[in-house]
Amino acid sequence: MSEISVNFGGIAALSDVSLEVAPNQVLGVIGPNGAGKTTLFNVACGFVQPDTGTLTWRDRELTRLKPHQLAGLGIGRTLQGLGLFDRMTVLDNVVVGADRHARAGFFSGLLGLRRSAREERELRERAMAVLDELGAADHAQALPSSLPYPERKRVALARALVSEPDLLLLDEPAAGLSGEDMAELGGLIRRLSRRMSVMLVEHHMDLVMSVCDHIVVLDFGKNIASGPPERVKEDPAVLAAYLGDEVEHDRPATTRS
Ligand SMILES: Nc1ncnc2c1ncn2[C@@H]1O[C@H](COP(=O)(O)OP(=O)(O)OP(=O)(O)O)[C@@H](O)[C@H]1O
Repeated sequence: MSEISVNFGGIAALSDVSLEVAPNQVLGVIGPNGAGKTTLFNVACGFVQPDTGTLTWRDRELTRLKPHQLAGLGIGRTLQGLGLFDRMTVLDNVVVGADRHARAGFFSGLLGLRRSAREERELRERAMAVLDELGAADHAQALPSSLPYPERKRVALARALVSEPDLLLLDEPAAGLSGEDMAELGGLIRRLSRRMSVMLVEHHMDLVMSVCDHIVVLDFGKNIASGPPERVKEDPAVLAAYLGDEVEHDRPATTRS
């Protein structure tokens, strides 16, 4: 994304932010509350249209893309509100992820056609394989609502992965996870990066520092630092931004935005 700016009324949620996700790279986007992380994620997903700037993926301009077009371009994403269908089994929820891909043209032969029994079987096998990879195969026939939150998160991730994206966008993947689940998630993200690029927007510094190859730090909508974790961690501008955040948290009834 290049020189992206987003304004909400008088608030500059993002100002001239540029970033690039390299192949097989894990890119982390961090920043204090109100820094613009969610807005950036929403721009990447097509939920928010930037006022200025361009978004490209593999030489295709995506700036005006609609969220449902992502999958067809090889981009998968998970959202904080997991968006699972409660009346469908876990397996069917994951199959729906592949279905979106199919409709978006990846399996162009299937466009407008009903799937054959063989295609249906292959799709379900693929969905099972992804659930298995994420350690959630035992829940395939369960309804998502019957599962604890960390398990539902795995299902949402499986749904994003079933179409084998080239780029995976993760919005606060560690939110609500225990330390153990988070460590497991870190290992999984590293494994996934062998076959795709990953961009994660995340509050949990430990996770970001341990899994990311490259980090972009936002503050008040601006990119104040970027680089490998060890460099960003020591960056005076980053330390000052987070220190300011803590000071503001200590003050009751005061927000940054
Ligand atoms: N829909 C909106 N309408 C008006 N202002 C908004 C909207 N969304 C975000 N903002 C403002 O834009 C700025 C950036 O918000 P954003 O949610 O992107 O930050 P964030 O880094 O994700 O914050 P947090 O860590 O608290 O989730 C904030 O000042 C926020 O109040």
